[in-house]
Amino acid sequence: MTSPLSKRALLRVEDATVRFGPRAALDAVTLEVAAHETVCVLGPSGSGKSTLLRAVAGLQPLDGGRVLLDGADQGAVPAHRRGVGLMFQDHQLFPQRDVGGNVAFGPRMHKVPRERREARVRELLDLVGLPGAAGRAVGTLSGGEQQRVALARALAPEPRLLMLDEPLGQLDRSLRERLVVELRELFGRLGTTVLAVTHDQGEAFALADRVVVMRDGRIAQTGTPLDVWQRPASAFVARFLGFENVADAVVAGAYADTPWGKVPVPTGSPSGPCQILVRPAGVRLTDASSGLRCTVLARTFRGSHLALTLAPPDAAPRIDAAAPLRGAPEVGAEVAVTFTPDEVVLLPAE
Ligand SMILES: Nc1ncnc2c1ncn2[C@@H]1O[C@H](COP(=O)(O)OP(=O)(O)OP(=O)(O)O)[C@@H](O)[C@H]1O
Repeated sequence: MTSPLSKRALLRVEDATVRFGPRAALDAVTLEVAAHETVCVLGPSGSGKSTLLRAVAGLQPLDGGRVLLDGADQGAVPAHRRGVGLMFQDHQLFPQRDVGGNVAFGPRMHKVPRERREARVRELLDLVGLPGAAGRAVGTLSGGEQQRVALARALAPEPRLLMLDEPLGQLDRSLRERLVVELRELFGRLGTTVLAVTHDQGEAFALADRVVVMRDGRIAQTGTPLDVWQRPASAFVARFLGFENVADAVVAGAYADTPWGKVPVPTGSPSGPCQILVRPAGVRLTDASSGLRCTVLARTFRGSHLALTLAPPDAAPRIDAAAPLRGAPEVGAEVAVTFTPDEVVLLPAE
C-alpha cells in the first residue's frame, strides 16, 4: 500500500523559464517529483535537460517560475544549501584526493564519524564495481572508472534529492545494464528521490518510475515507462523512441487511409485525420499475393531478431519490420506486408 507521504512532492518546478538571448532553453516547465520517486528526463541534444537540472540545483538562475523543495521556494537559497546531490557529465573529481577521499567528501562535510564514513566508502565502491579502490589516485583511473567514483561520491551524503546528468554515459553496455539494476535497487532501499537526465532511452526506461520527454525546452510527454512506450503522445515522441513507422492518416471506421494503403486501427478509434504509428511487431510479412508489395532494403542483426527496412512502392515512407533470425528475406527480396491493429497507435495530426 502506498502511504500518503510517498505521494508528497519533494520537488516541484513551476513554470520554470530560462532564456539564453531570444531562445528559451526552458519554456514554462512544470514538473513534480514525489518523495522516493525516480524520474528520468529524456530528450534530444539541446532540448533543455541539463538546464532543468542546473535550475533545480541553483546553478542556473530562472527568468520566470520557481523551484520548490519540500514545499519551500528555493529562489533565495544558494546551491550548496539546497540539500541536493549532483553528478554532472564532466564528473569533476578532486584530483589531489584519492578515490576514498573523493567519496568520503560529503559525509566528512556532514561530520559523519570516521568509521561509518569508511564503511560507507567501501559499500559504495563495491556498488559501483570498484572494490578496494579507495587508496587509488584519481589520475590513474580511466574515464569510466572516474565516472563510477563520481557516482559513489554523489550518493555518499544520502541527499534528499539526487540529480544525475548522464550518470552512466561513458560506461560500457554490460556495466551500464548491471549498474542500472543495482541503482534502482539501491534507490529503493535508501528511499532516495532521483531526478536523472539521459539521452539513452533504454537506461531511462529501466531506471525510472516516470519518464519526462523534452523537446525544445518544453515537456512533450510525462508518464510511466510503459505508458510512454505503449502510447507515445506525438509523432515526435514516437520517433524519439526509435519508432520510424509514422505517417499521415485518415481514420474511417476500422481502417485508416495511409501512404501504405488501408491499415486496420484498434476498435473504437475516432474517425478523422491523424498520424499513425505502426510498431515493427505489427508489420507482418506474408507469402500471400495480397498485401503491400515492398522491397527489402536492409537487414540489421539485433541479437534476438533481424530488423528489416522495407521500401514500399510509390515513394511511401519506408517501413521497419522485425523478422526471426531464421528464414528472414534477403536484401533485394520482394515481400508482401500486412498490418495488425493491436500494434497500431493513433497520434494527433501535426
Ligand atoms: N550558458 C549558455 N549560454 C547560451 N546558451 C546555452 C547555455 N547553456 C545552454 N544553452 C543552450 O540552451 C539549450 C539547452 O541546452 P541544455 O544543455 O540544457 O540541453 P540538453 O538537453 O542538456 O543537451 P545535451 O543532451 O546535448 O546535453 C541549447 O540550445 C544550448 O545551446
